[in-house]
Amino acid sequence: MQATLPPSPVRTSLSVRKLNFYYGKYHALKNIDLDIPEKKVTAFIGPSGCGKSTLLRTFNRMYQLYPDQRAEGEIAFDGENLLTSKKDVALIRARIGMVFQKPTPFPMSIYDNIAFGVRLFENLEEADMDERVEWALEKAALWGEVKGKLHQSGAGLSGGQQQRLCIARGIAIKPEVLLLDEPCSALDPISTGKIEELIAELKKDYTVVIVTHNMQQAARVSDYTAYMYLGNLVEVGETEQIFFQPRRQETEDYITGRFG
Ligand SMILES: Nc1ncnc2c1ncn2[C@@H]1O[C@H](COP(=O)(O)OP(=O)(O)OP(=O)(O)O)[C@@H](O)[C@H]1O
Repeated sequence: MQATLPPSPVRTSLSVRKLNFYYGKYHALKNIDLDIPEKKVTAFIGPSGCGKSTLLRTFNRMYQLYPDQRAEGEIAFDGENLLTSKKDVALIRARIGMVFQKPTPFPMSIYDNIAFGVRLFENLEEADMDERVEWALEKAALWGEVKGKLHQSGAGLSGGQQQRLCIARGIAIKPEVLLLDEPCSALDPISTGKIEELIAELKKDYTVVIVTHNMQQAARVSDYTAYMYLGNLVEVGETEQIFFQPRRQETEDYITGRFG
């Protein structure tokens, strides 16, 4: 008889406890408790305005740019509370990268779009930088399409290519977590398919958290799904369980389209 190893336990990358978030007086996230598993894809779903993007943006302290926005509670990452960490926020964002809804290439060449962020954190020789740029573009499934035009502007790429360039830029600095805020909403179905394939690849090396309006997309790409409503986390679990055997009536109503 062949011995089999027990399944490896899932490790937690980000551990959210009693998280509350305020836009001025508006209470946008209410007592959220959630573990984000390492090297898995976790999707946040829920109706418009339920707080998906707000929750995602707490993970790299994006809200800190706005004086009236405030988070309370704990987001444990690598042994410390991200919300109160005294570390330079740029260092946090280097470990927890983010890709936005609309592709946002920098106004520079494809090569420099990748190299720019790397230069902030590492002092690489030219050959090593070339290698890093190729590696990131390869990982983002874009190398084949751009290798002959690395010194042309990133703005000259198609929307789907620009989004993969932004993902390449994000992974070039070797983060541990990649936050994707509706990364496909501005893309056509073919580009969306490419990004979804890419997400499946990325989870081998990274923890991925994705906000999506598209439930089919959540079902296709994620291992875990969290359903949110009015700033509350209603239910979180393995994607298959959430879609086929939700425990809460509200989740079932949303998944089956009886709500909203
Ligand atoms: N800058 C802001 N100032 C005040 N309120 C805000 C701000 N941004 C978001 N909100 C409010 O916080 C709540 C959560 O918004 P959030 O963008 O996180 O929702 P969402 O689930 O991502 O929505 P969508 O799917 O439409 O993007 C909403 O009620 C929204 O109106």
